[in-house]
Amino acid sequence: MHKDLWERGCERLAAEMPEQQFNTWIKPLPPADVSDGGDRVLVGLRVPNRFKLDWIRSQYSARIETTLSELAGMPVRLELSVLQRDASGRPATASSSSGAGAMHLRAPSTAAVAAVPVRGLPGLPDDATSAQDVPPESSTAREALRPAAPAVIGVRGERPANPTGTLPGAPVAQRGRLNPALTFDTLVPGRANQMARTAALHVVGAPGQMYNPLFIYGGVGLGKTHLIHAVGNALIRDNPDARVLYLHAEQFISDVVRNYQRKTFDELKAKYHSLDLLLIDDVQFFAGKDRTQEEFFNAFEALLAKRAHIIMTSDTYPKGLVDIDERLTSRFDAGLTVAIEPPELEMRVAILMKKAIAEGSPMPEDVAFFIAKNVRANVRELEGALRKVLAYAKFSHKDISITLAREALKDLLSIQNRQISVENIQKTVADFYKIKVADMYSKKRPVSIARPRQIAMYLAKEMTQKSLPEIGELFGGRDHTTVLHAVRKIGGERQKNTELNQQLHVLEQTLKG
Ligand SMILES: Nc1ncnc2c1ncn2[C@@H]1O[C@H](COP(=O)(O)OP(=O)(O)OP(=O)(O)O)[C@@H](O)[C@H]1O
Repeated sequence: MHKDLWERGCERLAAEMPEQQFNTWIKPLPPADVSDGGDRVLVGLRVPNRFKLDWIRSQYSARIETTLSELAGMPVRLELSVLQRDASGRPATASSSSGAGAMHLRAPSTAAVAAVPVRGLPGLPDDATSAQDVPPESSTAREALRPAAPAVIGVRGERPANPTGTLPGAPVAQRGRLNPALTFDTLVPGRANQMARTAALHVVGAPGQMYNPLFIYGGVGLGKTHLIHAVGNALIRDNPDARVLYLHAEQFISDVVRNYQRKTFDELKAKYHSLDLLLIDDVQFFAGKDRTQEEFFNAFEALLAKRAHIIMTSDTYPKGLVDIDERLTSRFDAGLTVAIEPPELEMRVAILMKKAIAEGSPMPEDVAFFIAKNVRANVRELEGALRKVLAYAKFSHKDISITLAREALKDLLSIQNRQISVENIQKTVADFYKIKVADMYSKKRPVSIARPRQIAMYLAKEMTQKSLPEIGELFGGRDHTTVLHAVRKIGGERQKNTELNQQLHVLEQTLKG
């Protein structure tokens, strides 16, 4: 009677959850097993690996249970387990009720199944093991790609081919174009990068095994490049013979172009297929480049088959990539996909303070808070602001203080303040939540209106110099305590609610223009 419960639940969740979250966490799951549990419905959901299981359990299980219970008209109990795979790497049909204790790590092309415990890594219990995603047989997968049409291959932009200072084309067994400064030690951990960092540490602990490929996505300047360099550096530290290569997607494209012109594809293959770890940045740049995609697919397939690890970064999740062959994007998603989010205030403060110490000029916490509150876009901009403040202090022979930081960042702050008015905030927030601007001043109280209004009040306080009474006045003559309540409520929720944090980030970016 509840046969299509999971399908209906997915439809509802797709409509209610942010698209990105639904597409990343719920959509890829195989259909759930729905059965009658007497006074309740049992819904068994199989999840590809332990990492995803933990995340879905902590973030989404309550929501899924509530949604399904509403649809079923009776209580639903969700049972999560790790998807077992048979010897061919296909999901096994056997019951998965054995749970996490029975997870196995599979060798790539044999029927052998070995349990490999991964110990002492953050984020997972000490006895955790994980199922390995194994690619389908190479020939099948290769056939699935479009035939290799002789394509005109373009190289986009003039992004430095060698951002880390080592010579392009240097033997990869050296430092693999890795920037030694980008390590786990210099990467400040926080909620925003917690999952990605934990997954990356797992790769260092068990390369070629879990979460392969690892796909890390997020906006500009949030630390994706830093994180993958950190993996490469850690791996080389642990195993100096490891063949590790970091490169930006455009460098791969250039390599394909060069080898295409010289007809030296064997060299290309020899270079990439022999690696132990391939770190490739910004794979969205492969868009529309068929030949590059095919070569990358070949390298990808060869590396996974020999249990080398691949870590990719992108500005969006795999299914969100445009003009990249679906067969390739579905392979990108076959290991683990994790997001890096914009850092919250405390993390921005920690980053500033750590980087200031690294520059030999420790920064008082109140100054770090002042800068972090005013520079929110991403870590790269935060670094820019820090550099300005440190340089200003040095040249003016003054101590670092809020007054000095305000002076040093005068231009930046005035641009922000000039652009952002309360009216602008009200309009942007109303557009975003699809309510009328007039509702910002109205006395209406339904939550669909009251909440965007509170969000607009919060942004007005955070992004303009207006006082609480002034803001109250601009929101239909409300009392300043109403504004204060909204500011505290939204500010507090933002710390705990990732979805709200993301929405606020989008609004802030939109308002800053
Ligand atoms: N958590 C962090 N702790 C310390 N530094 C960080 C952190 N996140 C980012 N950074 C620093 O911010 C700068 C930008 O980071 P990075 O280049 O890794 O971003 P990205 O996400 O790869 O951006 P893009 O998509 O533009 O390439 C780098 O200098 C990096 O070291």
